[in-house]
Amino acid sequence: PAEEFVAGWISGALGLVLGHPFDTVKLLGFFKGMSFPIASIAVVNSVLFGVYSNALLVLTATSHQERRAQPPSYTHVFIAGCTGGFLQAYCLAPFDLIKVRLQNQTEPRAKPGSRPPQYRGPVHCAASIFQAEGPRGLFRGAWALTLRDTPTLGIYFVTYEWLCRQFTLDGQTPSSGTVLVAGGFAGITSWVAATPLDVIKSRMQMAGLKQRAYGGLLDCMVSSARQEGLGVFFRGLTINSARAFPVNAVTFLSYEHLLLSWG
Ligand SMILES: C[N+](C)(C)CCCC[C@H](N)C(=O)O
Repeated sequence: PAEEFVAGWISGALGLVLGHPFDTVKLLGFFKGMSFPIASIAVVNSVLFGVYSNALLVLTATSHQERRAQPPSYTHVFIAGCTGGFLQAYCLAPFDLIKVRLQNQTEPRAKPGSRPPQYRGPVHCAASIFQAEGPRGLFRGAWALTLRDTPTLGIYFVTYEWLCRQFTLDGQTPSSGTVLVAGGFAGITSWVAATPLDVIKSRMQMAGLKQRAYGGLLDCMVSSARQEGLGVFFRGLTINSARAFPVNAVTFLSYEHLLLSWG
């Protein structure tokens, strides 16, 4: 069951190409070059889908191909999704940190005479963080990221499965249209649930650079809410949802098609 890892790899990269413009708008900066995010999301998506599918194999003793005839319970789907989410969060953490640091340093318009950017690119950013803080520095905010992704990726796969089953006759393979819509809404649902912790995660990743340092996740939540009100937890919700639909529609469509074509 290695093909799920490969299919996850390719489908994650395809989804990302669509999401890139949204990601750039999100923080009002230019995130130049797509090779870094593509390479990283491919690895991370491969871990997510590979672990998810293999966790289901362990839980239900059915392979991907057998699951249309013998659909797993939603509890098993949720547990497998959380397991995939938990493990992918650790792979994602350093890449996500670098992405957030690079996006935040980019001014919408460079003013003449302004200081040159601190990080020259993803590799330089990773090296600088490593030099200044050691390997643990690359995992800044990883705990918040894990809390964000573990339950919300359980929700992601449950939503996907549930929607597929609503529009598909028992035992049949869902149509491409169904997969697109189910994938798109799975992305939206999980991003809506993930947005509050996404805000906190990004702040913790920026801490130690230009924003204040926080005493921990709870401190970051409480002080953000005190200073900016509860609305702070919904910052980016619209753009996250707009991005989530195309990205995850394409991710699921290519994932299902790749596995189908490999038999
Ligand atoms: C769990 N969380 C909502 C954060 C992400 C879920 C979808 C993952 C996908 N690679 C994407 O970027 O949309």
